[in-house]
Parts: sequence; C-alpha cells; structure tokens
Amino acid sequence: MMSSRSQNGFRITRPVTMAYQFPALTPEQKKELSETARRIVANGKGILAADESVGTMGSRLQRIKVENTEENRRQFRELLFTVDSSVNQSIGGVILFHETLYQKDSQGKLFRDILKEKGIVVGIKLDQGVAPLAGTNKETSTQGLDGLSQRCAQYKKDGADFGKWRAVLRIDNHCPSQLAIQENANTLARYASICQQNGLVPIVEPEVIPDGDHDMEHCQYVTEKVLAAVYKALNDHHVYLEGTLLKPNMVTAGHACTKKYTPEQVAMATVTSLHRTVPAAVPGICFLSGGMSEEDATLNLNAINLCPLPKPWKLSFSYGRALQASALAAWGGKAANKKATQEAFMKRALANCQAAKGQYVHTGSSGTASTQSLFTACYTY
Ligand SMILES: O=P(O)(O)OC[C@@]1(O)O[C@H](CO)[C@@H](O)[C@@H]1O
Repeated sequence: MMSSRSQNGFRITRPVTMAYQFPALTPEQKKELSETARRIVANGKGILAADESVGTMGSRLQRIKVENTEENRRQFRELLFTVDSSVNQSIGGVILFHETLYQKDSQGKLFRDILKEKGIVVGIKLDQGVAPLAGTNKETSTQGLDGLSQRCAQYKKDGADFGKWRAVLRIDNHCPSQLAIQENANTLARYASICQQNGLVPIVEPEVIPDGDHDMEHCQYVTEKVLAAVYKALNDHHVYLEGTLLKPNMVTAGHACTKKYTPEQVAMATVTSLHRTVPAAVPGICFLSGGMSEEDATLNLNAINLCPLPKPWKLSFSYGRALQASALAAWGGKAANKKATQEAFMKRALANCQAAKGQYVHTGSSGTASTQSLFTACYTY
C-alpha cells in the first residue's frame, strides 16, 4: 500500500498495483473497436452468420440434396454476397469461415472485397469446435486458444475486423455444471482479450442450446447464471466491453417441451435475463437463431424490441439458419435459381432489420421454408 495526505489532511491509501497502471488497450485501439462494434449494429442492422464449418455446411447441403464440395459451398455463398447493395441497410456484418475468407466470385473477386465495397464489416469464425469435458454429463469446452493471437493478426491483415467464438452449454441432469460454466466463461474471455489485442471486435457467444424438454423458466435461470459468469470473466480479463458484441440464445423452452410460449413471453424472459446480467456498456446483442424457424426468429426479435423493459443495447440478429433456410431451398444447387435465391435471402434480411427496430409486420404470406423448424439435435458440430 502507498499512502499520502490530501490537501485537506485526509490520509489517502492506494494499493500499489492498480489495474489502470497496466492498460490493456490504447485510447486509439478502444476507439477503433467501439466504432466497429457500433457500425455492425447501427440502425437495425444485424449479422449474417455464414461461417458454417465444412461439416455443418455439409448437413445444410444434404437437406437440399447437393454435394458438399468446395465449389458448391462457394457458389451458394456467392449468391448471398452478390445480392443487391441495398442489403447493406439490413446487414452490417458477415461472419465467414476460414475457407470463405479466401474464396472469390466467378469473376475472380475476393468475397471479402465484395462485402467491404458494400460497407459490410467482415468477420471470421475463430473457434475450432468443441471437445468433451471428462467426468461431466456430455459437456464441452471450446477449442482454439493455441496460436489464436497469430491467427487473429493474420485475419486482421486479410480484411477481418471482428471474430466469433461459440461456447456450448446444455440443460440436463447436472447441466450446465459449475465446471462447464466457469470453463466456458473463462475461455470466452481469454478469446475476447486476444481478439481485442489484435484489433478484432470479439463476438462473445455463450449458447445455451435448446435440446431438452425443460420449460422457458428453466432456460431463463440457466441463461442468467451463464451470462453472469461470462461478464465476470470478461471483467477479470480486462476486456473492453464497448468494443464487444454479445451473441446469446433467446430464452425459450426446450425443443421437446410441450408447453408453448408466445413471442411476448419469450421477449419478456429474454430481456429480463439480459437486463439482470449484461452491462449497458455493451453496444449490441445479436441473437443466434438456434434452430427456430425463420419466421419465429423474426417474430421473437420483433417482440424483444417491443418489450417494455429498459433496453440500453441494440437488440439485433446474428442468424445462420434463420437467414439462409429459404434461400438454400430456393437455390437447390441450380444456377438458374439465382434470382429466387437472392430474393429469399433479401426478404429475410429485410424482415429481421425491421424486427430489430420493432417494426416487423407479419403479413401471413411466408413460404413453407420460412415456417419450418430448423432444429438439429445436439448441435455442437
Ligand atoms: O443458430 P444459428 O443462427 O443457425 O447459427 C448460429 C451460429 O453461431 O452457429 C453456427 C455453428 O457454429 C454458426 O454457423 C453460426 O454463427
């Protein structure tokens, strides 16, 4: 302890090792990170999560009977990224998988340059999947911290400005365990710190997956415990919250629960848990769709934005399945379906942008694909 006297004679005692003596980031680094984070979620914009790993993309393509080749993955993504530039009114960021960051359109232009010219921020999936936590009820920890700093530095040079890391928590007997909550919170925080050191905005994704027959109240209880642990860990790791985005699950009942809840009930439970656990310094919360149908994901997001509780953050989307399902169905692997594919994608992007402003009006004219459940059991890839 150091001690001194103030002008009016009071003794002031300070610990010698105050955290501010070791700032993690310079003011310039903080400015860049917070500006990028705010840009991604400005004016109802959200994120297209097009970062499916090769295996996950394989299961998407299998549903439409298309072979999982690099060329087929490239062709579908080309259709998404080359839609009309007005997509930049709804999509502020796109998350890419490693392979996609280095792929080009049929004219030889890098996807990342196509996105940047539209004013869309390019992101990159940084986690490397999950591994079992031995001695638990099938719980996992996310891999990818080894060499992460070097990978972040390279991706930053190659045009990425944000990263994504998904932790998976499940609800079951003895789950999530304290071990899984702590391990995943700490790993997310370590990842977030490394991202920020390399100029990437970390998307922090602790997903409580919807497998199980638990009710919505149980999901709310677990989501609050998980988020509280995540924000404690982010604070412990000196992560600059203004330069982060959160990607959580919405609070819903388990997929096999027989009780049904309205979007307003989901919205109230979701915003209540966020209100209790997520600091107002976080600029944006972009929900994952977690196997909800496209239409449910939009209706729930709209209800969340209309929820009459204080909402100091932008509440938006970072959807994978709920932005791509009807586009994939319209494509079916055929170049001739380009127009229908791009129209289907634009329709969902616009609907979710409206929902992120609480202005979505359900017209009742949605196609079949948009109301189909997109749930995959044990979605841990
Ligand atoms: O739940 P969704 O909205 O389909 O996808 C959410 C997501 O985090 O999970 C996938 C698997 O990692 C990613 O492709 C995507 O970013």
